[in-house]
Amino acid sequence: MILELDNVTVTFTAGPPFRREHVHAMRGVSLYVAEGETLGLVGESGSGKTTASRVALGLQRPTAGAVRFEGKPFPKRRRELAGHMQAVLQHPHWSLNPRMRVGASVAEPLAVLGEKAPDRVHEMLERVGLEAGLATRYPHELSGGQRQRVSIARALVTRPRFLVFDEAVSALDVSVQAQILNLIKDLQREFGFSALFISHDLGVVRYIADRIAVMRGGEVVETADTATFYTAPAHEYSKRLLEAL
Ligand SMILES: Nc1ncnc2c1ncn2[C@@H]1O[C@H](COP(=O)(O)OP(=O)(O)OP(=O)(O)O)[C@@H](O)[C@H]1O
Repeated sequence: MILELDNVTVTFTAGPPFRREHVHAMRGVSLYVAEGETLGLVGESGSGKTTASRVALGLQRPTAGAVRFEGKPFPKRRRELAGHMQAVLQHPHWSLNPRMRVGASVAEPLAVLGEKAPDRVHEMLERVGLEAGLATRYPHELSGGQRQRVSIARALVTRPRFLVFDEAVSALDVSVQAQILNLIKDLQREFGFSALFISHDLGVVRYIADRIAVMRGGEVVETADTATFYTAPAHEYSKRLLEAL
């Protein structure tokens, strides 16, 4: 097992003093991502998907419950996870520094590990379908699809075992979405990483995920193989989501 969330609850406290409100972004969520598979996480806005991804990446500590990566509890210092897990987010400008040349952005995760490998950067750019010469460009000089390819190159440069894609194709045109999804599939076959793929778009998730987990109001209401989920969803809420598709 690559990643396991065991009965995870995340509670946020918001509002002014004396009128504090507790928001349960996640309530008793248990999920796993197995070796080499992609788990699709779907649900409406506010259902807790992003909180789940932050917990999976070690960026958000659970209020209760446990998280294990490769069978072991998360290390006390998140730094120790560097290079082993990476994220690709909805907007490339969240993962790419606009003032940094593309090559430097791709090299950064290696630098964090104390490695310098200009060849790896060029090789990675080519692996995601870009010319190595783009390394000297800035993100604003690229198209949306190219920028997302750069984000993927950056995420893969340290050869992580686990990746989170959080609405990674949601901001792209449909034709570009298909190209990026195919790229992710090809790279997964080549590099063998496991993935948590978060999206509100059930069509996209159907194409990429091996299994699906449905979140609603901070809870997972159904987990199923992709084929089963799309042909015979078990939960009423899943049926409604699919009818809307
Ligand atoms: N830092 C925070 N402080 C307070 N409440 C939060 C915080 N982060 C998330 N929440 C609340 O937790 C709930 C789940 O949010 P989350 O962002 O995980 O949902 P989501 O499914 O990813 O939604 P979206 O697709 O809109 O991002 C929401 O009610 C949100 O308002």
